[in-house]
Amino acid sequence: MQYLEPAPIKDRENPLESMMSRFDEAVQVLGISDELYQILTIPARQVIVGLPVTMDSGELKVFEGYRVIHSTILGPGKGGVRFDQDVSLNEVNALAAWMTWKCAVVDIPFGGAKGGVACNPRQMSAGEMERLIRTYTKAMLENFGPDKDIPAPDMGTGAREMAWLMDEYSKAKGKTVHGVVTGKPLVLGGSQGRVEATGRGVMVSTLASMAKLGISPEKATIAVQGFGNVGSWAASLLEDKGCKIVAVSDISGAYYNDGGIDIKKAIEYRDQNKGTLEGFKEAEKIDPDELLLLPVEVLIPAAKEDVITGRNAAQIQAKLIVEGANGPTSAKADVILKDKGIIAVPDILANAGGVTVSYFEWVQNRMGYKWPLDRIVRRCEKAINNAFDHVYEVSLKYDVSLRTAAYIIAIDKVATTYKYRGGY
Ligand SMILES: NC(=O)C1=CN([C@@H]2O[C@H](COP(=O)(O)OP(=O)(O)OC[C@H]3O[C@@H](n4cnc5c(N)ncnc54)[C@H](OP(=O)(O)O)[C@@H]3O)[C@@H](O)[C@H]2O)C=CC1
Ligand SMILES: O=C(O)CCC(=O)C(=O)O
Repeated sequence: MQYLEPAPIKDRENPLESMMSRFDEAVQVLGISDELYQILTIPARQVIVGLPVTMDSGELKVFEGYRVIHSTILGPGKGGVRFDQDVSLNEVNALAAWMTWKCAVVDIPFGGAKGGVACNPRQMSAGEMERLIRTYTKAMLENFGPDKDIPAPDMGTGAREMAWLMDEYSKAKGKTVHGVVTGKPLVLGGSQGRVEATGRGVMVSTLASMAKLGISPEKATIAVQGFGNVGSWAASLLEDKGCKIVAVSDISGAYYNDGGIDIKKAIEYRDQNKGTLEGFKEAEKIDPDELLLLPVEVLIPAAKEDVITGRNAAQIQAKLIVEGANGPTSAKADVILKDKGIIAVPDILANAGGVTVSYFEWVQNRMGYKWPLDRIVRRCEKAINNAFDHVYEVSLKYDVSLRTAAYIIAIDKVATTYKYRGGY
């Protein structure tokens, strides 16, 4: 088998264009007013800030940070904060719009937002990360707020960063404000089940779509790209359901074992090895691009955007792609996958478990009350299953892909809300 060279970052298909072409496709089926089209095409707010941080070396470095609120028609802005070297305004714009569609698909009362800082967390100490997220929070004080815009973790950030963000915001407001951020540690008002929630949603969507294709979990082989929060939890929960995870990857490379990788062991190894799978001996190291092309039942991209593109889509052998990451499949790739009969469960459905439990966290913060884990798990799984069934029905009704169906549902919800709110 011949494998392609990885696409250089500059050649990536543009995530914003990919998002817009899906939006346009759904709008053609649904039809919306020109005024709403314009409102949804231009983000409601785009904030760009310079973030001066003293590094451990004593040198001052200025990072560029962003927060984009795509829409608040459905409610306050909601979405994660990404720390990654490839972060750009273009990327954050696409990610913020995806949040609008995602919240609408799972029917939670939030609009879409996303933030990011162009930095490399792998090369930063805990102290540098803390200074950076605190500086970012200070720069965003007027944007954030439990009724305005509620951040959460994304690539390169987690509960630790959300704790610093909440603390910095609370100090500035002179009181503890739990509801300004979700994905916090439990002791700071975080929710049971949030850490694994996105992976849980991926697991539920994978099982639901496998059932439609007549694939039983015990017969399924799965490859997972990305072994961070989303990828490792999705793999672990699917392993618990009897699936065989044959390949996983992180930035250090891809690891393959056709007899199945013991995911709990891989997680333990990563956690004891400074967060990386480098040197993991229970599987053979393969070319990272090869992971995407393996002959598996299910492929779960759970790292970043545009990894399945016009360059490699024709060689994908999986029957099903379940998008743990946001925007892993480009619009060009969609066309090729459709011709090959490969089903893609779109990001705005498959990875919506995270924002669903973030919503539960925000509700608990407002109530000043804590829900037990079993209640969160039951409600999260129900929300994703209901959303999956709805998307599936709409895809049959209009004879469109699951992705277009999900956009149709989302845009329809925003359009109906807009019709009642009016006033623009
Ligand atoms: N966290 C959440 O709740 C949600 C996240 N998402 C989306 O899921 C995706 C992953 O997020 P999350 O798991 O939180 O992020 P993490 O930072 O926890 O993990 C990212 C993982 O991807 C790996 N990775 C990065 N680049 C590559 C690459 N080029 N090839 C292979 N692996 C790579 C990282 O490797 P390494 O650790 O070695 O750097 C890491 O294992 C993102 O698209 C995010 O937007 C969507 C919904 C919610
Ligand atoms: O939990 C949240 O609020 C948002 C998570 C997120 O950024 C995403 O779903 O892409």
